[in-house]
Amino acid sequence: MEGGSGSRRLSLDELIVKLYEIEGLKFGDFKLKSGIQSPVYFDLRVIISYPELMVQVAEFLWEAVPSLSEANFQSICGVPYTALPLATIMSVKHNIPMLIRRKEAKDYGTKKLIEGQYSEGDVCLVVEDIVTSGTSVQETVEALHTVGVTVRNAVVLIDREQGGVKHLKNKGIEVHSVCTLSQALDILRSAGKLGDDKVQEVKEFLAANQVSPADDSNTITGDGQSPEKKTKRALTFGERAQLCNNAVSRRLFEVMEDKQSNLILSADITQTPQLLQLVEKIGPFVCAVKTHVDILEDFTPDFGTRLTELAEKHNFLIFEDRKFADIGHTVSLQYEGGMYRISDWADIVNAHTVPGSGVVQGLKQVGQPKGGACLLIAEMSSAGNLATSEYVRATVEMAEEHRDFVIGFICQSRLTSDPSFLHLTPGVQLQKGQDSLGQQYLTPAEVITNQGSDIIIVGRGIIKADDPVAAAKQYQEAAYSAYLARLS
Ligand SMILES: O=c1ccn([C@@H]2O[C@H](COP(=O)(O)O)[C@@H](O)[C@H]2O)c(=O)[nH]1
Repeated sequence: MEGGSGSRRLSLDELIVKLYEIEGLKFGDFKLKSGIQSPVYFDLRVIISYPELMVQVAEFLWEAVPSLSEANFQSICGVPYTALPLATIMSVKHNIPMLIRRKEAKDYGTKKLIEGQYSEGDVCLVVEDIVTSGTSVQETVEALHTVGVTVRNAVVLIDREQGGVKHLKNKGIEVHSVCTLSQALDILRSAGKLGDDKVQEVKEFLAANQVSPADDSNTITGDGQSPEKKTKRALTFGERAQLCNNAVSRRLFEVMEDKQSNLILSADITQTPQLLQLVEKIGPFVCAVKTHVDILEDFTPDFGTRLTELAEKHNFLIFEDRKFADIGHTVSLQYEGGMYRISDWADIVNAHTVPGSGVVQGLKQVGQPKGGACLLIAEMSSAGNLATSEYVRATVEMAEEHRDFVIGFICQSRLTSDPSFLHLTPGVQLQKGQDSLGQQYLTPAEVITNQGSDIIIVGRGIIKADDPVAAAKQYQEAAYSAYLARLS
């Protein structure tokens, strides 16, 4: 059988040796992006310089799907970028249409995340070079889902055996691999390319470095049991406080634990006396109070001082929901100065990420020296909002880059397994529903237990209740018991 351009079809052993020889598989001492020191490193991007080999790899991938008729797919999509040419070869050779996932949605024209033709309900085969945690495959699957295309199967050249295949299986995706890393090690040892010591070292590394899937890595393993029987449980707010380097997030987690409250009151009231009276009554039941200072009709410069006194009395934080969304220089002026002097009294502010990271840098310049912190608005609760999965992902990356100042997200569900990031969700009432202007409501249990958020933000559900104090207690109890349910 020909492997392409007239070359002989390689056996699997020959293929692995060839990948080793072109330095697609490297052994040594490598520092990974995560900071972990690894004895093995893959760089399969190099295969684009070996077209005949690339054709051979594509054929191995094609044959890794055991029953193509059962897999029943209408299209093929490679995880960008290394697997793109592999998917292209498979598509051309077997006449299956291809889809391309854009890493960033275009900022002009159709803004499509997925290029190519598809119909809702189509099934697509995802192609990847290596699976470690499964996150890259999952990101492509999610992008395809946003346009109604389903994925049931993925083919990968090498399974690093670090948990990704299991993680994807839990998400309903069957991963077919051409070769596991252990098999590749054995092949290279038999071919005299690796010694027993190196093979042993890599195998030990793999066993000790299992990657937890994003959804449940926010957990710790119980002590005193055999590894197989060890139980995993979610971290408590108190435990997460210990993991925070930022003083504001640490304090918020501590307040949540101490007061048994993961409720934020959205004090959307236009008169200062009424606002302060409400906060005086509801302060004992919340971990923070959120303001929109620019809706106050009678604002005076002592507003911040008076609210801060209540915050100290009732042990809550102040979050000004200013939603900064301008260039760095402008937001620094808006945060520090003007009439409201927000940075003098708010512990937390928030920002849209659409301007790029300059917005965070501008806010950080002002807020960090004063002990302030920032949340990034990743998703909104309003119907028809334009936050695509790419936008959300880029927002999470921005938070990670500025984790000394960014402490979490305004979002509708958990976005990262990093336990030090807080997830705050507005659009919460005791009944699911919608207001007349597109605000959408989920229940505390849906938001905290099912979607994995940490804190509910409630405005009218409390303010407009006949008895706001009783309502606040009800929301506090509902949100905290939803959190406890997540722990068990
Ligand atoms: O996506 C978002 C972001 C912010 N909000 C704010 O939360 C409160 C919600 O008030 P309700 O009365 O509970 O609807 C409000 O201040 C919004 O500006 C949001 O709703 N959605």
